[in-house]
Amino acid sequence: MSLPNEIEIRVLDARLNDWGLPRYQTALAAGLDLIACLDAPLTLEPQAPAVLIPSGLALHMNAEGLCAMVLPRSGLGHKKGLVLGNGVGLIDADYTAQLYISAWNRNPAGSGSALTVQPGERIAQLVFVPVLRPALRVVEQFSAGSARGAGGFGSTGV
Ligand SMILES: O=c1ccn([C@H]2C[C@H](O)[C@@H](COP(=O)(O)OP(=O)(O)OP(=O)(O)O)O2)c(=O)[nH]1
Repeated sequence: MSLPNEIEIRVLDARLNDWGLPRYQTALAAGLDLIACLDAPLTLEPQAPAVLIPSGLALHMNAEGLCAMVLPRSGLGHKKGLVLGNGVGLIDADYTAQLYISAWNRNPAGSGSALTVQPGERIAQLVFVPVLRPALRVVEQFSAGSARGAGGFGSTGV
C-alpha cells in the first residue's frame, strides 16, 4: 500500500476553528502544531504527574507503514521545561479516537517554575513517520553477516 498524501481528520472541538487547525508553519516544517483544547488555564507544578490534554482532533491514517509521533515543541521544552509525560507519543495508523497530549513540567521540584498552559495554546507537534513492520523469525543463531556482537552503551567512548 502506498503512503497517503492526504489524511482524514475530524474536528472534535469546534473552538479549533477559531484557534486554528493544525497546519505546517513554514514551507518545509515537518510538524503540525497541536493545540491545548482546555476550558480554563491549566497549571502544571514542577515534577507533578503529567496531565492528558485533549487536542480536539481525531485522525485516521488508515495506511500500513505509517504512524504519527507527538513531540514536544523545542522552544517550550528547552526554554520553559514543558515536555511530554510519555517522552514521545506514538499514534497508531488505526487509532481513530481523540488524540491526547501528555503534558509534563520537567523543571526541578521546588524550583518554583510552575507552567500554565492556556486554552488554545500550541503545546506540542505532530509528525507523520513511515514505519517498517517486518515479520519476526525466531532462530537459534543469527545468520552470517556483519555483526557487532557485544558492545553498546558507550562502548566506543562517551
Ligand atoms: O501521546 C499519545 C500517545 C498515544 N495516544 C493514543 C494513540 C495511540 O494509537 C494510542 C495507544 O498508544 P500506545 O500504543 O503508545 O499506548 P499503550 O500504552 O501501549 O496502550 P494500548 O494498549 O492502548 O496500545 O493512544 C495519544 O492520543 N497520545
